[in-house]
Amino acid sequence: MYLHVGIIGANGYSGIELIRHIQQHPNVTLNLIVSNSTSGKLITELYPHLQNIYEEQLQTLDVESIADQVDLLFFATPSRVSKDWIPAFMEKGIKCIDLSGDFRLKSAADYQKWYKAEHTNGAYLQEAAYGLCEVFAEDIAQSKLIANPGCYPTAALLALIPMVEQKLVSTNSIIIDGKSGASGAGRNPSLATHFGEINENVKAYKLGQHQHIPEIEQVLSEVNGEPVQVTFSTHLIPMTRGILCTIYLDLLEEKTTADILSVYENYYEGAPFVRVRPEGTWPATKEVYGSNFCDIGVLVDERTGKLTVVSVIDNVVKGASGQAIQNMNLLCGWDIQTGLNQIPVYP
Ligand SMILES: NC(=O)C1=CN([C@@H]2O[C@H](COP(=O)(O)OP(=O)(O)OC[C@H]3O[C@@H](n4cnc5c(N)ncnc54)[C@H](OP(=O)(O)O)[C@@H]3O)[C@@H](O)[C@H]2O)C=CC1
Ligand SMILES: CC(=O)N[C@@H](CCC(=O)OP(=O)(O)O)C(=O)O
Repeated sequence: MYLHVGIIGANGYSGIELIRHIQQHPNVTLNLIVSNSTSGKLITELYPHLQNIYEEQLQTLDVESIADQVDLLFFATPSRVSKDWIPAFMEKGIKCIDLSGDFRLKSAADYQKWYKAEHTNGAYLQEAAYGLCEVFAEDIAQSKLIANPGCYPTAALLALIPMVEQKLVSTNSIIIDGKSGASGAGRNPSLATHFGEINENVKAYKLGQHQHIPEIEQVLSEVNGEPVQVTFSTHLIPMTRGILCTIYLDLLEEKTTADILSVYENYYEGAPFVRVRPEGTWPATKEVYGSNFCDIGVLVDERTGKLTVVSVIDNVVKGASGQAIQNMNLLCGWDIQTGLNQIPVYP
């Protein structure tokens, strides 16, 4: 199979990362790039690093003209945009992978509560497969609409699911401490990500209100079979890319670090993008920079009985565009590593 694809929101951070990945994918041609405010411009006017590599003009978002040119669309638009466009493309037989939060939650009421907007296409919420590739591969392979997970949920869920699915930890005391670099907030300038605000600073934000709380709880409840709630705190730190989640859990039975590591190793056997660290070592964001890896380290503190799990991803790769490519690979029956073999950039 060979695909012709397009990117809506191509001039944002995850859009530009999609271009980088699609250019390295042997089975895909990027036929079309779309922007809201910069249509008509060449992508190289906005991103000179693409000179001689990909120099196309940004188009406007028009269903009729786009549908004829592509088999699959990536939506790399802010939340509250794709919900109004994806149904029209799907009716024309175009498969869609949405990087935003618009199709991740199953309940329109939850969407309204956490995203502060009405979901006028609620029926599609049921149709969408949740694109956490290592866990829901079968659903993804059969779906025409994939809701790519949020960046924090990718890091948190890959770290939590082996424990929560196998009921090894208490599900009413889960604490996730997440830290993100500024690219997680997108390319649009804002006071929160202004150099003077972010440099030499670390700050908590959206405590108790983050839109990823219901997404994490929905998936954990599904794999556990009982409702699960989490305490989830987000922090902005002075770096460009990367997310690190430190997760605190109460074990239901006495276990050693070696016991827990073997659970993770078994769960992720055959999952090339999840690397479980040897005992006594914990991952750092730089070790996955520019790559589709999620690295996980664990510690059972025999003194307190607490389990700490640390996970890291590159937010724009495994947390967004890389995982979107992995989802496309699953959807098309290709090897999931196709186009995703980048070694992390170090230092
Ligand atoms: N950055 C990250 O690490 C991650 C991002 N995501 C999600 O991916 C999506 C994109 O994020 P990111 O790349 O960071 O965002 P950016 O702000 O960098 O880019 C957003 C893009 O969407 C376009 N756009 C905005 N409004 C519209 C509209 N009404 N119609 C069509 N296009 C529109 C913008 O075009 P223009 O500039 O021309 O207006 C721009 O190309 C978001 O939903 C985000 O939450 C998910 C995981 C991680
Ligand atoms: C640093 C920073 O601001 N990060 C963003 C991540 C948003 C994102 O990418 O996720 P959605 O697709 O679910 O909106 C935030 O915390 O809201």
